Amino acid sequence: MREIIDISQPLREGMPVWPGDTEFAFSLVWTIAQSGSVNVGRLELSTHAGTHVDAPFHFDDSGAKVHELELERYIGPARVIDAAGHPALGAAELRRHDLGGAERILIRTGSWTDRSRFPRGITCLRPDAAGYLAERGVRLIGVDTPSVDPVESRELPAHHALLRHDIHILEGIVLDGVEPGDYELVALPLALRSADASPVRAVLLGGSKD
Ligand SMILES: N[C@@H](CC(=O)c1ccccc1NC=O)C(=O)O
Repeated sequence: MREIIDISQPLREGMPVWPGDTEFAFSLVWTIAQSGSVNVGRLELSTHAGTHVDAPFHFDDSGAKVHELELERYIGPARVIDAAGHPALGAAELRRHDLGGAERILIRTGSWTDRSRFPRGITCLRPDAAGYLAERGVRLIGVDTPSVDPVESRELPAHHALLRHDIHILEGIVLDGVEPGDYELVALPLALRSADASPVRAVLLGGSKD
Protein backbone atom coordinates (compact mmCIF):
# COMPACT_ATOMS: atom_id res chain seq x y z
CA MET A 1 0.00 0.00 0.00
CA ARG A 2 1.47 3.36 -0.98
CA GLU A 3 1.59 6.22 1.48
CA ILE A 4 -0.97 8.94 0.71
CA ILE A 5 0.12 12.46 1.64
CA ASP A 6 -2.75 14.95 1.61
CA ILE A 7 -1.49 18.31 0.32
CA SER A 8 -4.93 19.98 0.28
CA GLN A 9 -6.13 22.85 2.46
CA PRO A 10 -9.15 21.90 4.55
CA LEU A 11 -12.27 23.67 3.23
CA ARG A 12 -13.95 25.17 6.27
CA GLU A 13 -15.94 28.14 7.51
CA GLY A 14 -13.62 31.09 8.19
CA MET A 15 -10.84 29.80 5.96
CA PRO A 16 -8.81 32.51 4.22
CA VAL A 17 -10.07 33.53 0.76
CA TRP A 18 -8.78 35.93 -1.88
CA PRO A 19 -9.53 39.49 -0.65
CA GLY A 20 -13.13 40.32 -1.57
CA ASP A 21 -13.91 36.84 -2.92
CA THR A 22 -16.77 34.59 -1.76
CA GLU A 23 -16.36 33.28 1.79
CA PHE A 24 -16.59 29.51 2.19
CA ALA A 25 -19.88 28.34 3.70
CA PHE A 26 -21.31 24.91 4.41
CA SER A 27 -24.67 24.33 6.02
CA LEU A 28 -27.21 21.56 6.37
CA VAL A 29 -30.43 22.27 4.51
CA TRP A 30 -32.01 19.00 5.57
CA THR A 31 -31.31 17.38 8.90
CA ILE A 32 -32.25 13.96 10.14
CA ALA A 33 -34.03 15.65 13.03
CA GLN A 34 -36.23 17.62 10.61
CA SER A 35 -36.59 15.24 7.68
CA GLY A 36 -36.60 12.05 9.69
CA SER A 37 -34.11 10.38 7.34
CA VAL A 38 -31.10 12.32 6.03
CA ASN A 39 -28.60 15.13 6.51
CA VAL A 40 -28.03 17.08 3.25
CA GLY A 41 -25.62 19.97 2.95
CA ARG A 42 -25.16 22.93 0.67
CA LEU A 43 -21.94 24.70 -0.24
CA GLU A 44 -21.17 28.25 -1.16
CA LEU A 45 -17.61 28.77 -2.30
CA SER A 46 -15.33 30.44 -4.79
CA THR A 47 -13.91 28.34 -7.60
CA HIS A 48 -10.57 29.47 -6.08
CA ALA A 49 -11.34 28.16 -2.60
CA GLY A 50 -8.40 26.41 -0.97
CA THR A 51 -6.27 24.14 -3.12
CA HIS A 52 -7.38 24.61 -6.72
CA VAL A 53 -6.42 24.56 -10.36
CA ASP A 54 -6.75 27.63 -12.56
CA ALA A 55 -8.21 27.01 -16.00
CA PRO A 56 -6.77 29.33 -18.68
CA PHE A 57 -10.24 30.96 -18.90
CA HIS A 58 -9.56 32.48 -15.45
CA PHE A 59 -7.27 35.09 -17.02
CA ASP A 60 -7.98 34.74 -20.76
CA ASP A 61 -11.50 34.96 -22.22
CA SER A 62 -10.56 32.59 -25.03
CA GLY A 63 -8.79 30.12 -22.73
CA ALA A 64 -9.91 26.59 -21.88
CA LYS A 65 -12.54 26.17 -19.18
CA VAL A 66 -12.47 23.61 -16.40
CA HIS A 67 -14.50 20.98 -18.30
CA GLU A 68 -12.00 21.24 -21.16
CA LEU A 69 -8.92 20.43 -19.06
CA GLU A 70 -7.20 17.13 -19.87
CA LEU A 71 -7.20 15.03 -16.71
CA GLU A 72 -3.87 13.34 -17.47
CA ARG A 73 -2.09 16.63 -16.75
CA TYR A 74 -3.24 16.38 -13.12
CA ILE A 75 -2.30 12.74 -12.49
CA GLY A 76 1.23 11.36 -12.66
CA PRO A 77 4.86 11.72 -11.66
CA ALA A 78 5.66 14.94 -9.82
CA ARG A 79 8.78 16.31 -8.19
CA VAL A 80 8.58 18.41 -5.01
CA ILE A 81 11.35 21.01 -4.73
CA ASP A 82 12.16 23.26 -1.79
CA ALA A 83 12.82 26.78 -3.08
CA ALA A 84 12.12 28.67 0.13
CA GLY A 85 13.74 31.98 0.94
CA HIS A 86 13.32 33.85 -2.36
CA PRO A 87 11.03 36.85 -2.93
CA ALA A 88 10.56 35.66 -6.52
CA LEU A 89 11.50 32.59 -8.52
CA GLY A 90 12.78 33.02 -12.05
CA ALA A 91 14.91 30.87 -14.33
CA ALA A 92 18.04 31.83 -12.35
CA GLU A 93 16.65 30.55 -9.04
CA LEU A 94 15.06 27.43 -10.54
CA ARG A 95 18.31 26.52 -12.31
CA ARG A 96 19.73 25.68 -8.86
CA HIS A 97 17.27 22.80 -8.57
CA ASP A 98 17.32 19.47 -10.33
CA LEU A 99 13.89 19.16 -11.95
CA GLY A 100 14.64 15.58 -12.96
CA GLY A 101 12.56 15.66 -16.15
CA ALA A 102 9.28 15.62 -14.21
CA GLU A 103 6.22 16.98 -16.06
CA ARG A 104 4.81 18.19 -12.75
CA ILE A 105 6.87 20.39 -10.42
CA LEU A 106 5.54 21.34 -7.00
CA ILE A 107 7.36 24.23 -5.38
CA ARG A 108 7.57 24.78 -1.65
CA THR A 109 8.13 28.54 -1.32
CA GLY A 110 7.49 28.55 2.43
CA SER A 111 6.09 32.07 2.03
CA TRP A 112 2.60 31.44 3.42
CA THR A 113 3.46 30.95 7.06
CA ASP A 114 0.23 31.83 8.92
CA ARG A 115 -2.39 29.67 7.22
CA SER A 116 -5.21 31.18 9.28
CA ARG A 117 -4.90 34.43 7.24
CA PHE A 118 -4.67 35.29 3.58
CA PRO A 119 -0.96 35.87 2.97
CA ARG A 120 0.84 39.10 2.09
CA GLY A 121 4.16 39.21 0.27
CA ILE A 122 4.11 35.72 -1.18
CA THR A 123 6.94 34.35 -3.30
CA CYS A 124 5.83 34.67 -6.91
CA LEU A 125 7.13 33.29 -10.18
CA ARG A 126 8.96 35.57 -12.60
CA PRO A 127 7.66 35.26 -16.16
CA ASP A 128 11.05 33.98 -17.35
CA ALA A 129 10.50 30.87 -15.23
CA ALA A 130 7.91 29.72 -17.78
CA GLY A 131 10.27 29.21 -20.73
CA TYR A 132 12.83 27.54 -18.49
CA LEU A 133 10.24 25.11 -17.11
CA ALA A 134 8.80 24.38 -20.57
CA GLU A 135 12.26 23.57 -21.97
CA ARG A 136 12.55 20.95 -19.23
CA GLY A 137 9.22 19.38 -20.18
CA VAL A 138 7.12 20.75 -17.32
CA ARG A 139 3.34 20.84 -17.97
CA LEU A 140 1.99 21.58 -14.49
CA ILE A 141 3.39 23.85 -11.82
CA GLY A 142 2.12 23.71 -8.26
CA VAL A 143 2.75 26.34 -5.58
CA ASP A 144 2.05 26.58 -1.84
CA THR A 145 0.61 30.10 -2.26
CA PRO A 146 -2.75 31.40 -3.58
CA SER A 147 -1.13 32.79 -6.75
CA VAL A 148 1.94 32.49 -8.97
CA ASP A 149 1.79 36.31 -9.35
CA PRO A 150 1.91 38.96 -6.62
CA VAL A 151 -1.51 39.34 -4.98
CA GLU A 152 -1.67 43.01 -6.10
CA SER A 153 -0.92 42.16 -9.75
CA ARG A 154 -3.64 42.93 -12.29
CA GLU A 155 -1.61 41.97 -15.38
CA LEU A 156 -0.76 38.49 -14.06
CA PRO A 157 2.46 38.18 -16.05
CA ALA A 158 3.44 34.76 -14.69
CA HIS A 159 -0.02 33.29 -15.38
CA HIS A 160 0.14 34.49 -18.99
CA ALA A 161 3.75 33.40 -19.52
CA LEU A 162 2.97 29.92 -18.18
CA LEU A 163 -0.07 29.62 -20.46
CA ARG A 164 1.98 30.68 -23.52
CA HIS A 165 4.26 27.74 -22.68
CA ASP A 166 1.32 25.37 -22.10
CA ILE A 167 2.02 25.02 -18.37
CA HIS A 168 -1.05 24.81 -16.14
CA ILE A 169 -1.29 26.03 -12.57
CA LEU A 170 -2.14 24.35 -9.26
CA GLU A 171 -2.34 26.79 -6.36
CA GLY A 172 -2.61 26.64 -2.59
CA ILE A 173 -1.06 23.23 -2.03
CA VAL A 174 0.26 22.47 1.47
CA LEU A 175 3.84 21.22 1.41
CA ASP A 176 4.80 21.81 5.06
CA GLY A 177 6.64 18.72 6.18
CA VAL A 178 6.70 17.12 2.72
CA GLU A 179 10.18 15.86 1.84
CA PRO A 180 11.48 17.13 -1.50
CA GLY A 181 11.61 14.25 -3.97
CA ASP A 182 9.58 12.24 -6.43
CA TYR A 183 5.94 11.26 -5.99
CA GLU A 184 2.81 10.57 -7.98
CA LEU A 185 0.41 13.51 -7.89
CA VAL A 186 -3.37 13.26 -8.10
CA ALA A 187 -5.14 16.66 -8.15
CA LEU A 188 -8.28 16.37 -10.23
CA PRO A 189 -10.53 19.32 -11.02
CA LEU A 190 -14.25 18.74 -10.58
CA ALA A 191 -16.33 18.10 -13.69
CA LEU A 192 -17.47 21.73 -13.61
CA ARG A 193 -19.05 23.04 -16.80
CA SER A 194 -17.78 26.47 -17.96
CA ALA A 195 -15.80 27.31 -14.82
CA ASP A 196 -12.62 29.40 -14.51
CA ALA A 197 -11.07 27.27 -11.75
CA SER A 198 -11.87 24.30 -9.56
CA PRO A 199 -11.07 23.18 -6.04
CA VAL A 200 -9.17 19.88 -6.01
CA ARG A 201 -8.28 17.22 -3.50
CA ALA A 202 -4.55 17.07 -4.06
CA VAL A 203 -2.57 14.08 -2.83
CA LEU A 204 0.92 12.73 -3.29
CA LEU A 205 1.49 9.02 -3.45
CA GLY A 206 4.86 8.09 -2.04
CA GLY A 207 6.90 4.94 -1.75
CA SER A 208 7.06 2.10 -4.24
CA LYS A 209 4.31 1.01 -6.59
CA ASP A 210 4.33 -2.57 -5.20
N1 LIG B 1 -5.13 35.23 -10.49
C1 LIG B 1 -5.10 34.74 -9.13
C2 LIG B 1 -6.42 34.79 -8.46
C3 LIG B 1 -7.14 36.06 -8.60
O1 LIG B 1 -6.67 37.01 -9.16
C4 LIG B 1 -8.45 36.11 -7.95
C5 LIG B 1 -8.97 34.99 -7.35
C6 LIG B 1 -10.22 35.04 -6.75
C7 LIG B 1 -10.93 36.19 -6.76
C8 LIG B 1 -10.43 37.32 -7.36
C9 LIG B 1 -9.17 37.29 -7.97
N2 LIG B 1 -8.63 38.38 -8.57
C10 LIG B 1 -9.31 39.57 -8.51
O2 LIG B 1 -8.92 40.58 -8.87
C11 LIG B 1 -4.64 33.31 -9.22
O3 LIG B 1 -5.41 32.44 -9.53
O4 LIG B 1 -3.47 33.09 -9.01
